[in-house]
Amino acid sequence: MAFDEAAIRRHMLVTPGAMAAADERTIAGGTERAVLIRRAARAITRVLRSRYAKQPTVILCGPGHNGADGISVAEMLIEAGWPVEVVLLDENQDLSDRLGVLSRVRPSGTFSPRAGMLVIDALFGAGLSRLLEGEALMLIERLELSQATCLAIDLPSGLDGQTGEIRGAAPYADATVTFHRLKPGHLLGHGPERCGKVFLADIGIEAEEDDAGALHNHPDLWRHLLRPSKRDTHKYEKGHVTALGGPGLKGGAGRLAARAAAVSGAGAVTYLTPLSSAEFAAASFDAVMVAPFHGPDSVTDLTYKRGGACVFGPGMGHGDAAKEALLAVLETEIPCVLDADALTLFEKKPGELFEKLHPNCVLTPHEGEFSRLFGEMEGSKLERACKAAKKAGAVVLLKGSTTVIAGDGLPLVNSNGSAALATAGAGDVLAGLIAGFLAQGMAAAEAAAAGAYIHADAASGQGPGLEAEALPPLIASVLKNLVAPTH
Ligand SMILES: NC(=O)C1=CN([C@@H]2O[C@H](COP(=O)(O)OP(=O)(O)OC[C@H]3O[C@@H](n4cnc5c(N)ncnc54)[C@H](O)[C@@H]3O)[C@@H](O)[C@H]2O)[C@@H](O)CC1
Ligand SMILES: [K+]
Repeated sequence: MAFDEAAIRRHMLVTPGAMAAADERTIAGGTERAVLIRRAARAITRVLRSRYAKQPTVILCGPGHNGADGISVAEMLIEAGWPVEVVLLDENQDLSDRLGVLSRVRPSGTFSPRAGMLVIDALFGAGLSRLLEGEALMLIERLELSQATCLAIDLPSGLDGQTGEIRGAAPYADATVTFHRLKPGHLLGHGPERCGKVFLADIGIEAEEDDAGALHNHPDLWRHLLRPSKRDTHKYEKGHVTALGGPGLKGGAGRLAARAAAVSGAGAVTYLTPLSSAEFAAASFDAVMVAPFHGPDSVTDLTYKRGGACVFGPGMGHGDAAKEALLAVLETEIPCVLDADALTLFEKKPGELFEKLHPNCVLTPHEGEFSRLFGEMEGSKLERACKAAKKAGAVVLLKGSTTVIAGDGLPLVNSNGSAALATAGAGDVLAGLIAGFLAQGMAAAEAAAAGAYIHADAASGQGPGLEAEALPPLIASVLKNLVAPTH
């Protein structure tokens, strides 16, 4: 049960270095660079003319091929009668064969972006290799602080295509046109806020699986794993989830996880909770079964009998019995999701947890839980999640508006999150949903990827009033659409 091979090619994220290599491979295969540049320019011009009215337009052109794209766009717009001016970073650039563009070149000092002006940012793309400084910094800072509308070619200049970090300055583009495949920097760090709407243009680069630095999470990758395999089945065959809840007032979190597991497609869910809270829990559930939690045996007996998967953490508390139960279940290697208290329980001794984790575990920390468990790490969110997964020997799903999922295969970046999900209990729902997919037999990275996307899709368009308890029915309807025969 793995990601769909064809979808991997379509949804891979390509680092700037791999993109440069793919360009060169295509050129070596017989497509001239000038042809690629013209295709890129045509794609940019198409987006531009469908998105903006004719208006004063300044094209900032850098010294590399990103700048060459800009010059080619300038030629096309001039031909279409647009009021275009061109600013060259390298003023000695030879434009003797492009007299039409040469006549529009203006000194960089005159660049004064303002509202009502369109600026095409073609200073640097995939080839950005250091901090902006001098004239380049001056141009981009002016653009960053202005009200001009910016269309970026490939990446907003100054945005690192690998990490999404800003190297000195970067404009807030209204839109970005990139080629072949998205780069990690479009989705990570400052990428989403600086790129605006991202358009992807096919310029005839052949995709090779080795080019992938990561995958952009998409249902095409895992939708086939959601379909029930046969009509004649029964509830336990469809997977059982054991959710461990905690005592007293924190019970809501575990109940949310259990409810999410119940709508995941798993056949049955049992919510284990200390006897003092069991009656209340039983009164608040119908389909989810409730059983008393007395200690590790309550969980291991149930998982031995029912198999499936477990979710630990939401509202579980830091009690010794819960910790012992978690460690005992990890010993059995049954698939598990560890969230919230199941992670913070080990922040003083993370090694104790890492020793017991296995590849069927999914850890779902937010940034705070992540740094408490893994310490401060250097690098982009993608790099940090990958390092953490290696350290833990498990799948790590690092939550945020962009979520990263890392295991021992290609990491995934999930970008359909929205502010609506920044609400109490949303993480508990995600943990339960992933456990539900694990119980149905999905591998850990696939379950985490499906969970992250479906959870975010359920919340999209819901606005600031979304409460976590509203998510399970929304998840059920996202799932219904995903498995509909039209796909
Ligand atoms: N390689 C190709 O054949 C194609 C490239 N394309 C375009 O070309 C871009 C990549 O081209 P390049 O690899 O030439 O890279 P760029 O054009 O992004 O930048 C490289 C140039 O900028 C300089 N540079 C890098 N960082 C700098 C900094 N901070 N300050 C000052 N100068 C800096 C480098 O020394 C080099 O001269 C893509 O983003 C895309 O827009 C497309 O036209 C498709 C074809
Ligand atoms: K650019």
